[in-house]
Amino acid sequence: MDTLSSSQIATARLADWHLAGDTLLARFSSPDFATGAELVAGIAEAADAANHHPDIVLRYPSVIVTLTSHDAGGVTQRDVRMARTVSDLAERLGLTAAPASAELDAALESAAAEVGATAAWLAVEFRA
Ligand SMILES: C[C@H](O)[C@H](O)[C@H]1CNC2=NC(N)=NC(=O)C2=N1
Repeated sequence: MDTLSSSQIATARLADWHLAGDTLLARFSSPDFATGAELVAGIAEAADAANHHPDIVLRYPSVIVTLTSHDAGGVTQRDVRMARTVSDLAERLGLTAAPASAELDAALESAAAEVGATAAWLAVEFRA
């Protein structure tokens, strides 16, 4: 499956998600650790069903999810579909995503270039 351009990804209008390099990133706030773990469990089930697996960091009080297609070396429609699934699961659990902002996107982009997409949000938070 071919990788998508940044404009194709923008067209997908994934409100909860940020593009950093070749990866989609999202951070969902959770009221408690168990609810965050519920989101992780739901994502794991959906990922196995789709045979398309994100990286996930479960913290208190947030869940960080990153998506890229390893076999294609970038973001594909599989990642867009899984991103929508993850956002739906989070919404059902009442979890909200970090809002998109040019400033945050730039910070995530530079952090991802330095430490990789999965650690990027941690790097941004520890710097704050
Ligand atoms: C063998 C198995 O189908 C592949 O390794 C699948 C599993 N899950 C995957 N997940 C992701 N994110 N990218 C892949 O290329 C991928 N490939």
